[in-house]
Amino acid sequence: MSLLEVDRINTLYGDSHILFDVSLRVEENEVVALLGRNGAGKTTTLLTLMGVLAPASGEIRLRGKPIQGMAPARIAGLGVQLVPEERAVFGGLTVEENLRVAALTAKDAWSLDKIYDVFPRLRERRKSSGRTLSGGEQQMLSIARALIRDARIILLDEPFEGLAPLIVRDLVDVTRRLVAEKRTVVIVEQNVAAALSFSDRVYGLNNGHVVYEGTPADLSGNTTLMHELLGVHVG
Ligand SMILES: Nc1ncnc2c1ncn2[C@@H]1O[C@H](COP(=O)(O)OP(=O)(O)OP(=O)(O)O)[C@@H](O)[C@H]1O
Repeated sequence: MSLLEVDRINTLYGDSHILFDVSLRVEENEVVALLGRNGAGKTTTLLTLMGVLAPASGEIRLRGKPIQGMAPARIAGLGVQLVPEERAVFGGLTVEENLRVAALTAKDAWSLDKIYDVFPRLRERRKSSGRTLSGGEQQMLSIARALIRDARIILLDEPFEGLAPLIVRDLVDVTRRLVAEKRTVVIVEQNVAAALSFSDRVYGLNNGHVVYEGTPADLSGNTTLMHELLGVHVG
């Protein structure tokens, strides 16, 4: 049994059929990347995992128990947290206040000290308001808000978007620290090279279908697939 099993889910927006029999599995402490061109259905997959969208059919199992159709708060209570593309940070609150608010309703919240040990940069910035943070720091805070709730599975939607290469490197380090803290990560990312650099396994989505499952090494070596699936030119 895998930690998370997605079994032939179909998700629709009204009449628009977006995900077609999508199946995935995620093992404990793995980093799994979902890659694909714009509109492939990556965000829709994360929203379905989080319960924001209910699949019309198919099953999602967490530790073997079905969770599809549950409300997002209930799924969050089972240890799944979504870090959305738009970064979940309150601009008017300080870093510390942002973290405290996130911890409020958690069953087993981490202490601030423990979070700051994982994110030293946030300790330095703890008195700064969310809106004064750089994009990379906001992303860190957004991830830290998931971790302080003791999330076991963290769903990252395009965490590197709009960030400079050096900042992306810092965030790759942050993701590695999540793995060191025994977390499981599902990441959607357009920055294929960065995503492949720390993923254990990769799924490729195209027009709502899973068209690839494999390792980063296999995918990197497959220039045709990289181009067709991701629009990435290699070599
Ligand atoms: N609220 C919505 N209502 C109707 N259709 C939607 C809605 N949100 C997304 N879609 C459509 O669903 C499809 C998949 O979108 P999704 O956001 O999951 O793609 P993605 O792979 O995450 O791409 P991107 O990188 O552009 O976010 C697209 O065709 C998109 O237009």
